[in-house]
Amino acid sequence: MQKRTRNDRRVLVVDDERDLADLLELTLIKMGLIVDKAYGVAEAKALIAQTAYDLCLTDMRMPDGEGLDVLKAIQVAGHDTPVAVITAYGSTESAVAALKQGAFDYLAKPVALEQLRTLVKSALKIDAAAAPVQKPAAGETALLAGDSAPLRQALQLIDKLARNQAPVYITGESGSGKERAARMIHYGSSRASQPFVAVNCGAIPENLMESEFFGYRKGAFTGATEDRGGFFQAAHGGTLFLDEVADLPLTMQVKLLRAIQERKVRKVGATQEEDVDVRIISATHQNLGKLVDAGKFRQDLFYRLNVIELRMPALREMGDDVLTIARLLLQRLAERNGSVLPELSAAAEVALRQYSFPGNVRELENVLERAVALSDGQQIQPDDLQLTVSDAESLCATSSVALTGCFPLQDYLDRTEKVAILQALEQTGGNRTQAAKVLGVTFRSLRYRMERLGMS
Ligand SMILES: Nc1ncnc2c1ncn2[C@@H]1O[C@H](COP(=O)(O)OP(=O)(O)OP(=O)(O)O)[C@@H](O)[C@H]1O
Repeated sequence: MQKRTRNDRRVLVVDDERDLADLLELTLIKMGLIVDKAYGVAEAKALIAQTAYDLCLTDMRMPDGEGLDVLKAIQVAGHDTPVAVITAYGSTESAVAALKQGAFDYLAKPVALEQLRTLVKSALKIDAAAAPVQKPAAGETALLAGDSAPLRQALQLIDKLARNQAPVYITGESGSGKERAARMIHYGSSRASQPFVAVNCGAIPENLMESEFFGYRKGAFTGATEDRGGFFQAAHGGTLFLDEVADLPLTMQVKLLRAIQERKVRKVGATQEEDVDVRIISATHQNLGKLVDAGKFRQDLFYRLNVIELRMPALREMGDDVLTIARLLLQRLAERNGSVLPELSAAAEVALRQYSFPGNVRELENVLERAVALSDGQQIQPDDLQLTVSDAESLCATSSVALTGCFPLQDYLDRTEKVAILQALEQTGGNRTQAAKVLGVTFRSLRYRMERLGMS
């Protein structure tokens, strides 16, 4: 198979509707691309067997198969081709299914040519070199430190997610690195030269939400003295990170869903809608599934946001990573303060390793900042850390049941988790889907936990 030059990029268009295939071909040729057309899945598969394309645009429903079959054929052939699927108007389910299976992006019919051009440029990174590079602030692209199995698993998924456009839903406790993960996805993606806009949904007053998200026209309300864009316009071409998405009021959830589905927004006071091209990454430390059940979060929006779930592990699940991260943070503190790098005494290391860190890495940052101030400047002792007794420790100390070998804490927590999973599996006759329900976690989460605990 031949390697092509930058000016020699080849796109495969797969559509049984010949008029649409011709229109797509024409648009792509105008963009300087070489186009091959296939009018069905079988024809597409034959072409894929011969050529590694730079991009594939495929219709979802064709008489001899589905767009997902084309996607699969490309994956089986081992090609790295980004695939965008074209879905029927309003058919969110099939778009979501395609994204879950690794499609790069989707276009809804009728295909808006401007949207098509944006997608193609993004997939082929056309203009990326010419675009003014928005330099990330220092530390924004810095890695999440650590080498434990759960963190490595998260990093692998982050790497994968950076290579497509699917909406990502990040879960994890407070301070576990959800925003950091979102930044890594953005700065590793083809959108890296465009803005990353982080919004804390819980911090915006309800009456300002619509104008903050979508902007407003001059005169729309008292004080609107000029036209202004909102978060969507600010993130155009880049990524919009919706932190604490569970805090969005229901009225705003409807508007957000519309904006995501239609890829259009309307400024407050405007009559016209405008196209927006943003990748949505959302996060929350709450259980959104439970909020959906309680009627506090819209099922359809949850479904739209939660295309791929990334779970950030809690620090207490990350074993010795707590020490790696602590050393990194101490180094940063020393650089910031222009002081010598203090080391952790062996006893302080044990104390850090045993503490449960309900506030995760953010809590560790605070603990260390305080410890540096309290220490002699050379070595940090357990007392300098001022760690309070964690729930698990007090359970060990006060339980009437003789809990021998409670520590190390991680082992204790792992054992407890394993017992709960085994009980749920026993109760459901080994049915993992049912067991996940019993445990109140998603099937993915259960599978992940079982893998982490070495339960096959
Ligand atoms: N593995 C890690 N290595 C180094 N720093 C980390 C790691 N995980 C988190 N951090 C740091 O911890 C702090 C908290 O992370 P971040 O803000 O991304 O958490 P969060 O989950 O979004 O928190 P919240 O739920 O409160 O919004 C940040 O300063 C981040 O850089």
